[in-house]
Amino acid sequence: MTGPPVRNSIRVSWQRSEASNVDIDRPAPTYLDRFDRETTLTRAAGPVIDALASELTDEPVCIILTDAKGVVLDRRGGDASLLRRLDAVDLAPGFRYAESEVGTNGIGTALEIGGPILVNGAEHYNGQLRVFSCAGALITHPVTGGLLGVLDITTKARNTNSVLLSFAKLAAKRIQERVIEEASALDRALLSDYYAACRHSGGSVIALGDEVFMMNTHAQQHFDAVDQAALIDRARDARGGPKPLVFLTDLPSGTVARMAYQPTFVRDTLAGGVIQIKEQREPATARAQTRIPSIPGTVGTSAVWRHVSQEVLDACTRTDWLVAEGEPGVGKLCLLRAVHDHASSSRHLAILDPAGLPEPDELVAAARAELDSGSDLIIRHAHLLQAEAIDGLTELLQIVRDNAVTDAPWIALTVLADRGQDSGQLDTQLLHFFPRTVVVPPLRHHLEDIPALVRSLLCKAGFADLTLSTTTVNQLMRLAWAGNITQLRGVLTAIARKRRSGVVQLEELPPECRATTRRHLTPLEALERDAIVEALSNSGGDKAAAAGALGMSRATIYRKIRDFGIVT
Ligand SMILES: Nc1ncnc2c1ncn2[C@@H]1O[C@H](COP(=O)(O)OP(=O)(O)OP(=O)(O)O)[C@@H](O)[C@H]1O
Repeated sequence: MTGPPVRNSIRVSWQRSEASNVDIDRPAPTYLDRFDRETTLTRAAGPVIDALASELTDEPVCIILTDAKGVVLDRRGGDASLLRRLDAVDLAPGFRYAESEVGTNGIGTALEIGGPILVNGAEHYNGQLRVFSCAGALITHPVTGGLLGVLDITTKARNTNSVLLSFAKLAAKRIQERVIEEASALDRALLSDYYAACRHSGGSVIALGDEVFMMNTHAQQHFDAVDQAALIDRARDARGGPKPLVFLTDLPSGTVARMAYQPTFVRDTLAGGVIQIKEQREPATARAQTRIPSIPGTVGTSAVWRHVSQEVLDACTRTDWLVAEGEPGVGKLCLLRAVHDHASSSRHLAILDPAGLPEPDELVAAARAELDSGSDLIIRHAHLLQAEAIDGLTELLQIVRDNAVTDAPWIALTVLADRGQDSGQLDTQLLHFFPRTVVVPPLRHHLEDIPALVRSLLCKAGFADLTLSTTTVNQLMRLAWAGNITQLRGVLTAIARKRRSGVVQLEELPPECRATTRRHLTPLEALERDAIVEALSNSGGDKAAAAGALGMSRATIYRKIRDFGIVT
């Protein structure tokens, strides 16, 4: 028995699905627990899909919004039975419905062919999706033409209707109209800040919005293409931050750029940010001083690390009270302590931590006792201070500041860069006593220090006879290190638990270091990645054998190796 002829576009899509090794029985879309929910697209689409959803409540029709990669951002409408079925195939927020992951479908195939498509029941590649019909229409930026996402209307296959596609196209068009209304207000604000910065600085300026990127002629002429790429990379890192920020960047040419980021807001909506770039030039004498490889007790010869060390050293030498801000594990305490030992070794340094002294009275009393006895003081993790402790310390610091004429103590705090919404009292009350803040850079901004850090951390941990092969160190220098130097120390400890001397090879790295994906993995994904790396190690890199050991199809293991960026 032969069925109706298959449309050409569908047949070609099946071939693509097959070439991508899509599982024909069970859709296995990747889940991303972190994706941008506040974008031009979501802001513009919100009211449009709200209005449609209110008309479709309890109807067997669902409206699905995805980003340009097919990751479901929102799902509305639909009756209980349809929603249950969609959940069963993971057609839900956070899952990526790309054609290469789940085969022919209204979302992924529309993205693949670059146009609208209605995929009816049996036209789906994957068996479990054949109960649905999906109409996907692309949403593009009306000005830039860039792809923003897909508006998909899904229903059960038996309810399919060619009107679904017109409906999806109409909704996509309405979203595009709203994009332009919204974008023009945000982009106008960003453009105006960008022009103001260009006029004011007379130097290099970059502006980044959701859809907009601008770099002035000065930057284009002043930096070569490789340095420009590094500047754009760092600018992207800063984009999205709600607060102004100044940071230093090592450029591949050896230049150090000082980047000052200023966010642009339209009411409460962040339109993007403008970054003014200056080459960091220091007088020859200052440069000579910073040529010291690093402050004893810390490791790091990159320009970024030397600069931050120098800033802390300047503050400590002048007894300027200081805040060291940064991500977890970047070495804030290590740097403050080492600089203090280096600059004023005669004074005792007390270190207090609200995590170890949970009672606010206790912490304030301990701080008072230390300062009374003539010690300098670091309060680490100051973002954890409770309201009463902040009040007590405010009072104490006021007294110390008013009374200390000579021999004033040096006081420093360490705080998390991203300390959330609750840090108002800390920022307005306590930080006010600290005239200087230095940002201790994340490890991914000075990866070149990794070889020296590895040697130092291994020696400190008592494993001076253990070294890492060049390939292994190179692999460590390709990772994102969300947990920074603390994470690196943890990795080295894990290695040293298995071998205490000799040369560590790439295969001996823990699974988390064998994958180069920069996206954040869910705990389940991390377990899966580790299991695959383990199975590959056990099978000597034989993917088919590893797939067999894990009870996984070969197609799935290939896809997962690619997706997790596992180095085989
Ligand atoms: N430059 C460095 N050289 C050598 N070791 C370092 C360096 N920076 C950090 N470390 C080591 O890394 C670990 C984390 O450093 P530290 O505790 O100073 O980080 P932190 O930023 O204060 O962390 P958190 O805020 O998470 O408490 C420590 O074991 C420290 O000795």
